[in-house]
Amino acid sequence: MRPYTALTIAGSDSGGGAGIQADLKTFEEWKVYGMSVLTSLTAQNTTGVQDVHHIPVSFIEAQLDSVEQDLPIDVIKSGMIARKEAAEHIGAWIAKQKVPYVCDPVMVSASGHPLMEEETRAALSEHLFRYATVITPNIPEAETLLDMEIRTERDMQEAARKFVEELGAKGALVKGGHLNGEAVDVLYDGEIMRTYREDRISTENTHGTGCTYASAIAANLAMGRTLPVAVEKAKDYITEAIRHSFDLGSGSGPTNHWAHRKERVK
Ligand SMILES: Nc1ncnc2c1ncn2[C@@H]1O[C@H](COP(=O)(O)OP(=O)(O)O)[C@@H](O)[C@H]1O
Ligand SMILES: Cc1ncc(COP(=O)(O)OP(=O)(O)O)c(N)n1
Repeated sequence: MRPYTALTIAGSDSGGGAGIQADLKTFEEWKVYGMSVLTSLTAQNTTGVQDVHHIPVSFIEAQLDSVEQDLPIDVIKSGMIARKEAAEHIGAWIAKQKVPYVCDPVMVSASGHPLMEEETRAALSEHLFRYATVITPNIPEAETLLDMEIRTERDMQEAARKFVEELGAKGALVKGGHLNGEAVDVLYDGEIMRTYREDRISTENTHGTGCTYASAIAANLAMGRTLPVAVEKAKDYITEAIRHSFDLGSGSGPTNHWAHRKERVK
């Protein structure tokens, strides 16, 4: 029997909390076989990003080809794609795959380091969003991409609708982690507006939440779940991962991928 599989196309976080490392840890927890194509390497830890090295586009393509030629892909998830040329080539490759695609438009690390070049932003809609089953912007990303201010749940709904109706994504999950009050996310799938709501957890240790959440959605889509159900399961997973996050390093510590296990590691 073959396992469900997921491919992440993203950057590496040497500190292990975000990027490819968070994605593969998440796939593993959902018992989905993970594969990875690296777009950039970051020298990063819980305090911030110290350096970045971009992988040449020809080598990103070589990795995509290696996976495609030999392995089955049930779902694709993308994270950090810094350069416009990389976005163009990755988008053209994703267009051929005909599997669900979760696009996390990573722009800036929580520590404030840019993870995407400015000219890439405009290319996202044309080269990536149009193939996405769902895109997962946080509030600052949604504000930048749509050039609008988002302060309320109603603003989040308007943003989600614009991503689908104006920027061509099939679905949009606008994440409310950066607002105050409850941790509310809004999903629009082109038909129904849904809200996912949890109590806000008081912690500084939220490094990698966006990557982990998007990967959990991807893992659930790989298993054949519908988008609303995949988001519901992933929301539960990320909430527990934040509730039991690790106080590691001197900055914002990482989420805890084992938190949902019954035999929780003490
Ligand atoms: N302190 C918190 N307590 C509970 N949930 C949170 C908290 N911070 C973020 N979340 C949730 O984590 C997920 C990631 O959200 P967000 O922080 O907005 O994205 P990103 O990590 O991409 O900046 C969302 O479901 C959000 O509601
Ligand atoms: C290599 C790499 N990719 C993505 C991120 C951003 O991670 P995210 O989970 O969206 O948020 P923060 O951890 O930055 O809060 C990253 N830092 N590095």
